Amino acid sequence: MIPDTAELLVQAQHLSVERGGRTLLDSADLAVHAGEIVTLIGPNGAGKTTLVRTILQLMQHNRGKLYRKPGLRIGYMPQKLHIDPSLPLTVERFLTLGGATKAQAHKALERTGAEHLLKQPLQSLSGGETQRVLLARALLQQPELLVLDEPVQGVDVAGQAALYALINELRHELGCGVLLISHDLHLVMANTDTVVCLNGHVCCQGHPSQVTADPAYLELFGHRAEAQIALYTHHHDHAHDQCGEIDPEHSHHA
Ligand SMILES: Nc1ncnc2c1ncn2[C@@H]1O[C@H](COP(=O)(O)OP(=O)(O)OP(=O)(O)O)[C@@H](O)[C@H]1O
Repeated sequence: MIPDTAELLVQAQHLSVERGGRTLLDSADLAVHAGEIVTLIGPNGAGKTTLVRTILQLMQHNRGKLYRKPGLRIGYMPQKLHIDPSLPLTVERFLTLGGATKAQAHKALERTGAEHLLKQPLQSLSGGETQRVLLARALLQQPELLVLDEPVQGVDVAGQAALYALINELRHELGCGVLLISHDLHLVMANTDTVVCLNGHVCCQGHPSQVTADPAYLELFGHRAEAQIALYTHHHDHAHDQCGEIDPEHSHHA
């Protein structure tokens, strides 16, 4: 549980993004507090990356409000790394490109369990190794907010669980907020405080146990969602409305 006193790091209110006459994001609301993990889920093309890039101010929104804590330090792990394969680049060189010292690079790699990769060419890394190097690069920012776009892509199943466990540890250790995009509902849910289910607009948001019981979530994720419900089955003494808020009209007490 995130205490009510946790500092607000970023907040989107009714954020809309339009490009070429298309609405990519329709009045989205989202907030991330210090120490909180917020996970964005949604089908391909739902606007997840658009929302993240808008929060990072890499994209301009057309309507709505965006609050960022003044001077907020963000560590961003992008979905893809575009590096010229012909460019000889070791992991150490890659991590020091932004001005970090070798000692800082080494320490960050150590924290993500990838110190043995220091002298390796970047291009030779496996999917899981690349993700750990990218996470180390995000840590070099001494982030108050970690933004991770599909952090476990290209990682095998055992590696995915380990990477999510590491992210969870880091948020406790650094006290940072985490905003992550994921398709791995099963793995993410256990370590997430708030799930935001996006499909152009925010369909529902709340604690994983609320969201997995929400009709909008079930509609989007169909049978995959049912497995989640099995995981998060719990007894309600209250009902939720479409947004995952408790609906006093339809609540009852056992
Ligand atoms: N700069 C842009 N100009 C026009 N359309 C864009 C732009 N950026 C994204 N889009 C479109 O907006 C939609 C949402 O894209 P976005 O990358 O945010 O989705 P996503 O939920 O992250 O998808 P995925 O799960 O496939 O990564 C897509 O249809 C995409 O083609």
